[in-house]
Amino acid sequence: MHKLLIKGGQTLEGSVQISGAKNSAVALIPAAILADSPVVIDNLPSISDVELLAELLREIGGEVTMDDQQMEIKPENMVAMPLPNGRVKKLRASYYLMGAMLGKFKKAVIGLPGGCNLGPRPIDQHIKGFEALGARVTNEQGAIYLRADELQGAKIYLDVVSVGATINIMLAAVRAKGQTIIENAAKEPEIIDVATLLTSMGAKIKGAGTNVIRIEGVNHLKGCTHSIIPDRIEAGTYMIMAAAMGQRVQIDNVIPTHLDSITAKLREMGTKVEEKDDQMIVEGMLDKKGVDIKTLVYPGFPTDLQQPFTSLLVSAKGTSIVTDTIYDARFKHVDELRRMGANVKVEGRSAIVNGRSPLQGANVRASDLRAGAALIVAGLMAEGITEISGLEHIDRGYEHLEEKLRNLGAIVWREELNEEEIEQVNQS
Ligand SMILES: CC(=O)N[C@H]1[C@@H](OP(=O)(O)OP(=O)(O)OC[C@H]2O[C@@H](n3ccc(=O)[nH]c3=O)[C@H](O)[C@@H]2O)O[C@H](CO)[C@@H](O)[C@@H]1O
Ligand SMILES: C=C(OP(=O)(O)O)C(=O)O
Repeated sequence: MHKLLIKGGQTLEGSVQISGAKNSAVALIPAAILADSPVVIDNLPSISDVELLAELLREIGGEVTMDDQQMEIKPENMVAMPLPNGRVKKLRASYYLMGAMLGKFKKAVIGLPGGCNLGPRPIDQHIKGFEALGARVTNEQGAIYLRADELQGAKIYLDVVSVGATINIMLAAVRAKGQTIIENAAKEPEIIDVATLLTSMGAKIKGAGTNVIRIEGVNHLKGCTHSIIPDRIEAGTYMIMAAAMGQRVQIDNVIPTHLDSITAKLREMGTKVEEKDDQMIVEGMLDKKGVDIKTLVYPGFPTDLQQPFTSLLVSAKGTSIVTDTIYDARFKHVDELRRMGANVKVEGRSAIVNGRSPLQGANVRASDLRAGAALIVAGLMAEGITEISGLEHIDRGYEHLEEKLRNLGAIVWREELNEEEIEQVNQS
């Protein structure tokens, strides 16, 4: 087990290359199950969620090879092996094995997913979708059993706008008979990315990226090559770091329109943000103004950037109110920020940030992936050394983190936890 150490107060300057999107990658890899010949995925981020999914595909008989940023998945020998325990519990996106295996084999047994603990994260809308397509779904001892004689297209209205349910239903519906219509679908760019891969495989999908998706089922899907879109959450995280500590930071390999909500908020704070074709240039400044943030489904402000943005607001003038409308318990970073000297309190679904309290380095723990990002932003701003444990969360979503930060001028390194620290982690 490791911890991340940051010596705060260094200005950031230079450029950083954004990796492929985690939330696309983790859906595209299971989607390859649906093909009957090899799928090649490019621009894949080297993160632990990707490694776990590669292992899960191997468990069901897939041949998976990785070379740098490219993964080749040979699905020919895959079988509907039950996966009730083990790796499926370590990430959220293992739920995509349900849709993909149901589509391909008409049956699946998949343990309930893990992922960031952000309060309740039900999958009732996924199940409602599978049932509408004709599957019988039961929950037995923490695993979801799905079985269908055949899948039949249906009209499905999602009660909650859900990224996972939209993609999962798409994965099953591409192999259903007839037409499926998903209404009140999520519109995130990652959904378009998955629809693009499925279309290259031979699926017939219209409307991905809008709130009504129409899918015409097909009998067979073939292999293809696909390159993943840039990770807008990783890009947004570096934009936030640049706003906090940057002189001039160029963020390469981005789709600027995916970042509109973050750009708008940074500009509202007084930060200079310049957009180029596939680059953002952010110039940090000392005199930042506090702003209010409300997370919403895309194209609104992403909940996945709420936590790091809260850290940035600690350095801004005045009071800022951060409201998370997607998750009611995504504030575990706040206690840790307070340890570092931040004046932040949580009231219901909002964090109230009274800005401009100086931060001091401290020993803090990342309770989830973006809490980790929040603590890194705070560590960069703080005086002295910040030690962050819980790196297993951060490694789920940030490729080559220390290397990228060091290239920008940050002083950051990883150290092994000592026995006493391991004991503390085990007790927490
Ligand atoms: C692997 C992945 O892509 N993870 C992302 C995905 O998670 P995930 O797909 O889990 O998030 P959803 O979009 O499904 O969740 C949105 C909201 O809907 C609720 N809900 C969802 C499904 C359901 O069946 N019932 C239900 O009530 C959730 O509790 C949450 O309050 O989108 C989230 C919202 O942008 C992001 O924070 C995650 O990074
Ligand atoms: C919540 C997140 O991930 P997951 O859904 O995979 O837990 C995230 O990426 O911020």
